[in-house]
Amino acid sequence: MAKEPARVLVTGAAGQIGYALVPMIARGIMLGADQPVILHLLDIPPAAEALNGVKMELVDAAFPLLKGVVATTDVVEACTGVNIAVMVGGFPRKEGMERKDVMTKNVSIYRSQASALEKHAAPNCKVLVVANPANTNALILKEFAPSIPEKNITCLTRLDHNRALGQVSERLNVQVSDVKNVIIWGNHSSSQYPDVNHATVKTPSGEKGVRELVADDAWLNGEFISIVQQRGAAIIKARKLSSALSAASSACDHIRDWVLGTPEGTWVSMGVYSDGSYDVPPGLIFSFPVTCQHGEWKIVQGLSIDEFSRKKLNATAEELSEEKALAYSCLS
Ligand SMILES: NC(=O)c1ccc[n+]([C@@H]2O[C@H](COP(=O)([O-])OP(=O)(O)OC[C@H]3O[C@@H](n4cnc5c(N)ncnc54)[C@H](O)[C@@H]3O)[C@@H](O)[C@H]2O)c1
Ligand SMILES: O=C(O)C[C@H](O)C(=O)O
Repeated sequence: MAKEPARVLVTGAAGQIGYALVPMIARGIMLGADQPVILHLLDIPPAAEALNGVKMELVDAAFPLLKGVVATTDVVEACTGVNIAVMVGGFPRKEGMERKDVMTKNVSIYRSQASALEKHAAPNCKVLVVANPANTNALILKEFAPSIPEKNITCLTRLDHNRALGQVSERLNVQVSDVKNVIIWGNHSSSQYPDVNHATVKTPSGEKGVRELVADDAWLNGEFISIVQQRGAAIIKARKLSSALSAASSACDHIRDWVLGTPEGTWVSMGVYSDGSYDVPPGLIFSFPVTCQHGEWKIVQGLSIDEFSRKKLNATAEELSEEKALAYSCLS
C-alpha cells in the first residue's frame, strides 16, 4: 500500500540552499524513493515572488513523489502539520563576517519560529536547523518550544562530517564511500574539531585506521583540521556565496539517516542536545558521533579521547557556551 505523504517544511526556501534542497526532497533523496512528500515552503514577504517561482518550477519538474506544495510567507500556514522541519531561513554570513555577527539577526527569527512549530507542527516533528549560527539557533528553538522533545531538535554538522570524509578520500586517493566514522565534535564553526582517531577505510585487506594509512600525524593534527574548519569560508571566498549544493545534500543525509537509520557499524555527526556525554557541558547543542535506529539518534559511547582531542573538545564547548550567553543577551 502506498505510504501517506510526509509534510516537509523548508524555511528560507527562496534562498540558495532552498533552491538546491527542494528538488532533492521531491526526488526522494531525503526520505526515500517510496515516500511521497508535500513540501511546505516558507520565506519572508520580500521574497514572495521568488518563492512562487520555486513553486512553479517544482510543478514544472513533475516529480512523481511530490503530492503538493504549500508556498507561503505565513509562518503558521507553513508549520501546520509538518513532520519534518528544515530550518534554512535566516541571514547568511558574508565574506569577512564571523558567525557571531549574524547572531542578533537570527536568534529572534528562531525564537518566533519555535513558537509556531510548537503550536502547529505534527506531534513528533523532527527539526533540523541549518541556518547559522546553527547550534545556537537550534538551542534557541529548543528553549522557546519547550513542548517539542529535545531529542527532536538538531542542527547540521553533517556537511562538516562529509567534508572530513572528502578530505581523507582525496589525501589517500580512495573512494569517499570507503571512508567512515570521522567525527565532528562541537560547533558548526571554525572551532569545530574534526577527529579521525576512530575513522577507517575499507581496503582489499580489510578495514584500516585512517591514522595508520595517512601515516602523517602532523598533517592530520594540523592542516587537515584547518581545511575542514575553514571549508565554509573557502567556499564563500571562491563563490562569493556560502555553500549551497553540499549543504542541501548533507541536510538530506542528516534527515535520511535519522529517519531511516545509519548503516550497521557506521556513525555520523549530528548537532544534538548534550546530555553530558564525553564531559561536554549539558545544555548545549553540540555535535557528537551518533547512530540512528527507528527514528531515534543515540550518542556513540566509550570512544577514547586523548589529551589533544580533549583540548579541542573543551575549546569548541567553550565557544558554544559563549555563543549561548551572547544569544541570550541579544534576546533581552
Ligand atoms: N549548517 C551548515 O552546514 C550551513 C551550511 C551552509 C549555509 N548555512 C547557513 O544556512 C543559511 C541559509 O543560507 P543560504 O545560502 O540559503 O542563504 P540565502 O540568503 O540564499 O537564503 C536565506 C533565505 O532565508 C530567507 N529568510 C530570511 N529571514 C527569514 C525568516 N524569518 N523566515 C523565513 N525565511 C527567511 C531569505 O529571504 C532567503 O530567501 C545561512 O544562515 C547560512 O549561513 C549553514
Ligand atoms: O561558513 C559559513 O557561514 C557557511 C556555512 O556554514 C558552511 O559551512 O559552508
